[in-house]
Amino acid sequence: MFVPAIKGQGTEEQQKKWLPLAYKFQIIGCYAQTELGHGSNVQGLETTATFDPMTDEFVIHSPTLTSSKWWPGGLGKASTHAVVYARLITEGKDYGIHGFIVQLRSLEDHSPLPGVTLGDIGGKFGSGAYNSMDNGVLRFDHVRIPRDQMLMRLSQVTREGKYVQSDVPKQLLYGTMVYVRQSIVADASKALSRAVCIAVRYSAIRKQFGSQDGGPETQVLNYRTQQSRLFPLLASAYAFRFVGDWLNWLYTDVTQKLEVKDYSTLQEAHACTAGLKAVTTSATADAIEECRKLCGGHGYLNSSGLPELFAVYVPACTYEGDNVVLLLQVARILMKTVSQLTSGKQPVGTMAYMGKVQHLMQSKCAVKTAEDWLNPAFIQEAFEARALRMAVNCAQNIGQASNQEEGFYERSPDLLEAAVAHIQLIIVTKFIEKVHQDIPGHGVKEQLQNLCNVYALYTLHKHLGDFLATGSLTPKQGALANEQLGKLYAQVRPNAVALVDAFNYTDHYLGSVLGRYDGNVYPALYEEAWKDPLNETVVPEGYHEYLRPLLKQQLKLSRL
Ligand SMILES: CCCCCCCCCCCCCCC/C=C/C(=O)SCCNC(=O)CCNC(=O)[C@H](O)C(C)(C)COP(=O)(O)OP(=O)(O)OC[C@H]1O[C@@H](n2cnc3c(N)ncnc32)[C@H](O)[C@@H]1OP(=O)(O)O
Ligand SMILES: Cc1cc2nc3c(=O)[nH]c(=O)nc-3n(C[C@H](O)[C@H](O)[C@H](O)COP(=O)(O)OP(=O)(O)OC[C@H]3O[C@@H](n4cnc5c(N)ncnc54)[C@H](O)[C@@H]3O)c2cc1C
Repeated sequence: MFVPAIKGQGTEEQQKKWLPLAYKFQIIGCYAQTELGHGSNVQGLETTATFDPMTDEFVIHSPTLTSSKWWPGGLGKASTHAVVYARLITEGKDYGIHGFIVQLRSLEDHSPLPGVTLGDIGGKFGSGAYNSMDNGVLRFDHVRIPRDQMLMRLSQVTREGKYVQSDVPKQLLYGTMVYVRQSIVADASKALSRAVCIAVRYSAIRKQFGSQDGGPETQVLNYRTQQSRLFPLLASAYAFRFVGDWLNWLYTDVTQKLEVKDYSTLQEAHACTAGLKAVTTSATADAIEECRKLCGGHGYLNSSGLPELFAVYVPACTYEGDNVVLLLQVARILMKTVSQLTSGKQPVGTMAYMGKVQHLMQSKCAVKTAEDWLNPAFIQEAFEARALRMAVNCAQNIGQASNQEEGFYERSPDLLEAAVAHIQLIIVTKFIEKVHQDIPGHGVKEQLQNLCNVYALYTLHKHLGDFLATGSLTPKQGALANEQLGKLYAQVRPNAVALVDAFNYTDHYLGSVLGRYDGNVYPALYEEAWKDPLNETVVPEGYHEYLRPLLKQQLKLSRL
């Protein structure tokens, strides 16, 4: 994040100076924004950067305990430099949060520079690999940096100390976070596909109950409950991959537009990166835990690969923006869009469907049979109607409040659900668009169409309350969707293993005895057990000190 921050907020000159050093690992940088007292509320950060015209320097200082930088990855032990976000103060005025390049450690002996106190913040969730990341704490005691180490692409301070705001939206300060959020969506698909690959392969080899007259027991993958829990996760892995590809395109397109000072899609980029990051990471974190449960007791072994994957993955719901905070950002944009509908301003991009407000507010879903739910047009319209009606309902309720802001906070739980509905519509839309493309490979398109319908109808079934409450569906149509879902699971079943093999993960990368490509699980589980250090001695340490005296004492007592 150190590099994209300099690329996005540094001048050409600053990029020329600092990026080669970072690329060649002549310096190691981190992104020091979050503080002990503030993470979500960036504008509440307390670290100060006060311009001293006498020396043409900024004085970086941590005025309070809560202003200590806290969490930045790489900060504790590895980084020599940081992009530090601090309140810019010049001529006695506070101009809010800006980025500054600050050296933290000597390039000679890695010792902290004068005025810099830093270290690691301690162990994190479980024994997961994230403990290999030195998330750190950092305090400044009046550390001086040259004025040219303020990142000056978006705004400047002159030699005399005058603050100059460039003619660019101040939200570009948040550009690094937008960049990482879009990459996190692709990572959600990777993490989810790893978990699903393990769970599908293991479910194919695990047999439990169901043997007739001594025959083989039933593969758990054949149980409808296993399929109804597992196949939506398989479909989600593909859904998040395709929407992540599209989001990367959107981000690239917005970045190119920014180069020519076209800021027209900045809001769309913010809403989509924030919303998709929130929805895909929440779903993926829950799904990895579900995959553990789908593997029964063996899923709880570290050798299954699932506990580690879960421990490393779950902070994705928090870092790069707490998911609720990000969804409320989406909700704000939805409310703004709804308020503009009466002005005749046509919504664009992923909000364009809201322009069909007249139709969508009164449309009646035309589904009459379970098979009708295989028609993408019916799915698309149902999801559009649900999302729009939830947004309009929120706007109407907020409108009844005496104060817009008060109304927004009062209705924020409903707004959260409306934001999720909007983002799920985007995911469904992009999946439908993907399967409409020419897709190489015999039968591949049909399989992806099945998964697209599984993702859409499962999401509809899970959120049926929204569809019924908004009148977007009737209970009968909801029941038909569920009926079709069951038929789809039967179609996915024969290809389930092939659909996870398609992720093409090596056994090494998967790191799971349950997810081995050869399915040879039991010998692998048994062999793995003996690697446990506890098994280095047949008689456990502590027997003579603790167990033996206890056993002997009990034996004596029993003879009395
Ligand atoms: C084992 C396998 C698993 C693999 C998984 C792991 C893979 C790893 C890869 C990924 C790397 C992950 C590494 C983790 C590193 C983590 C780093 C961090 O966490 S960095 C810190 C992140 N912090 C945040 O995200 C803070 C969140 N808070 C905010 O962004 C802001 O405070 C806020 C947006 C919530 C509020 O900002 P504020 O200035 O108060 O603005 P307003 O809400 O008043 O909005 C004003 C206006 O601005 C618009 N806006 C806001 N943000 C943006 C933006 N980013 N872009 C464009 N526009 C923005 C907003 O819509 C408003 O617009 P308006 O028109 O005025 O209504
Ligand atoms: C593993 C990890 C790595 C990280 N790496 C970095 C890094 O490299 N650099 C960096 O700068 N930071 C980093 N962070 C910090 C991270 O960005 C913040 O923790 C994150 O942005 C959440 O902010 P917070 O901790 O202040 O949460 P809070 O906002 O305090 O969240 C607490 C609760 O308050 C709720 N809440 C907050 N505001 C509102 C609101 N307006 N309305 C409703 N509910 C609200 C939240 O939903 C949540 O339930 C990292 C964090 C983690 C866990």
